[in-house]
Amino acid sequence: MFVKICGLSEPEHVEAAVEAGADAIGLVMTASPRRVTPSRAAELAALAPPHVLTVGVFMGEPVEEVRQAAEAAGVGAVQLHGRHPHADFTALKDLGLTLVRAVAADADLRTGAFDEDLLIVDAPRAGAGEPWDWAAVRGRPSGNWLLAGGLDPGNVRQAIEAARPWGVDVSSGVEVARGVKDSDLIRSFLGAARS
Ligand SMILES: O=C(O)c1ccccc1N[C@@H]1O[C@H](COP(=O)(O)O)[C@@H](O)[C@H]1O
Repeated sequence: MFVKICGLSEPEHVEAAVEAGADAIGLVMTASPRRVTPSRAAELAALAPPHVLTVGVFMGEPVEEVRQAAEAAGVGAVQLHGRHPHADFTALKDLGLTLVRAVAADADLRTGAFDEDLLIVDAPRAGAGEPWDWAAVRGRPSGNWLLAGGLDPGNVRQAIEAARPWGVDVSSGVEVARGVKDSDLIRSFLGAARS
C-alpha cells in the first residue's frame, strides 16, 4: 500500500512521515492553510531521502507558475488538482518529474488519460477532510491510483476495503487543527493503512 502524507509544513512532521515509512510527502504550493513557499518547500523536500517522492501540489495555477515553483522547490513530482487540461500535463513533461493528476470521482478516471504517471481520486473539495462514497470508484481506475478525501487513522482500512486503491493520500486526517499536523496521527495513519 503506497502512502502519501500531504500538506506538510514543519520539519518534524516530514521526519515523522519518513521514519514511519511514508512513500511520498506532499508540499502544498497553492491556496491552502497548508501552503508553503517554494523556498520552504525546498527546505522540507531536502529532508526526505531519495526513495521518498516529494510532491508539489498545485490547483489552477498557470503552467509556467507551476514549472517555476516546482523547479525552485526541487520536488520530484508535480500534482495538478482539479480541472487542469491535458495540455498542462503535456507542457510539464519536459521537466522530467512524476506527473500526478488529482480529480474528483466524476472526472475521467482512466489512469494515464492525461499522460500522467499517477492518478489521485479525491473528494469534490480537495483538502477539506470530507469523507465521500469511496466504494463508488471501486474497479473504475486501474493501475497506480491513490484514494484521497476524508481519510484518517480510524477509517482508512474501511476506505481501502471499499475502493481497493493501489495507495492512499491524506492531509486533514493527520491534523489536530486545520493545517496543523501531528506526528502521532501520521504514525497511526501509516500503521492503519498497512495493517
Ligand atoms: O491539502 C490541501 O490543503 C490541498 C489544497 C488544494 C489542493 C489539494 C490539497 N490537498 C490534497 O487533498 C487531498 C487530501 O484531502 P484531505 O484533507 O485528506 O481530505 C490530497 O489529495 C491532498 O494532496
